Amino acid sequence: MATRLRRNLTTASVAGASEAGTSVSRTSVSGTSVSGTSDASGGGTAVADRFGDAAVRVRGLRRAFGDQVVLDGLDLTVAPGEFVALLGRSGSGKSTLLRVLGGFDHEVDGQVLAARSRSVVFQEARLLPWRRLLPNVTLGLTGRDAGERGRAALAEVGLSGRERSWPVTLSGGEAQRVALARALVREPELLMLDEPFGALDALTRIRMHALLQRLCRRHRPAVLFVTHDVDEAILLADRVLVLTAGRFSLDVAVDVASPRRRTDPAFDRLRTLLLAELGVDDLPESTH
Ligand SMILES: Nc1ncnc2c1ncn2[C@@H]1O[C@H](COP(=O)(O)OP(=O)(O)OP(=O)(O)O)[C@@H](O)[C@H]1O
Repeated sequence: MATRLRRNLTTASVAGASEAGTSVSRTSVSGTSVSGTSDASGGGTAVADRFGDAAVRVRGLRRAFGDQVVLDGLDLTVAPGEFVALLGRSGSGKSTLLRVLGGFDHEVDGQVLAARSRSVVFQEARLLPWRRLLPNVTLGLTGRDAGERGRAALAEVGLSGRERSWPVTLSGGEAQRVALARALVREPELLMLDEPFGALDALTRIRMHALLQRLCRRHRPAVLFVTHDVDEAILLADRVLVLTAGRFSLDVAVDVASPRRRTDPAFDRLRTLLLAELGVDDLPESTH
């Protein structure tokens, strides 16, 4: 049975506040690997390095675009190695949150602390078409063993022997495998995935789920996984959050026996709870 957890965390200071230990440190971000860009630093940022025991620690995060408040005093803590799925209606601010945590959006108020090393995987693999697979994976890596690490990462995602292939020769699923290899070769403490399997067919998706689970067991990053697919969230995550009106309206531990099966009554109960929270429980059965 899924346990419903509602956290009552104290909202910390806003950016620029002077209270020791809680204000946002405006350091630059480095170590974020996104679509072949190994360094996301630049300008001031509201993302500071890892704080305490958490891979992510956010308090009172607010992000508005003009009059539209997208994130409205949001709190979030993610433990090292924890796999957290983020659900929310379209436009609820899931990608905005990942952009802030990745260090790509600095126009925020609140306390935002994230692991120093973090990688992001998007729905599109975003490989550099003029580079072969190995240099795509090792882009930005330093050290004499970069090539070796890149080859090992490609082997881990089942693409051994494809090091010299060009991105254009890959299927969608293979390209996402390379994106995962590129993200994990840096051994990030925090791995963020924004609908990474959203463009893949159902069978490829199932294989990617198994691959991601294997990779996470081996590397143990904290994971923030954005998806629209409730079943995917329940299959993969330790915990599922629903973003509604700028905050998490539901924070629920996934207590479904492994291997998780959609036919398990506990799976079904959690699906019902999440669909209700997303406001889609009144749709006909066939649309679920
Ligand atoms: N750079 C921007 N300028 C203006 N508005 C923006 C910008 N980025 C995001 N928004 C708005 O913020 C809201 C949240 O967008 P976001 O992409 O984070 O939602 P989402 O939950 O990821 O949506 P989806 O599930 O459809 O991908 C949307 O209304 C969007 O139009």
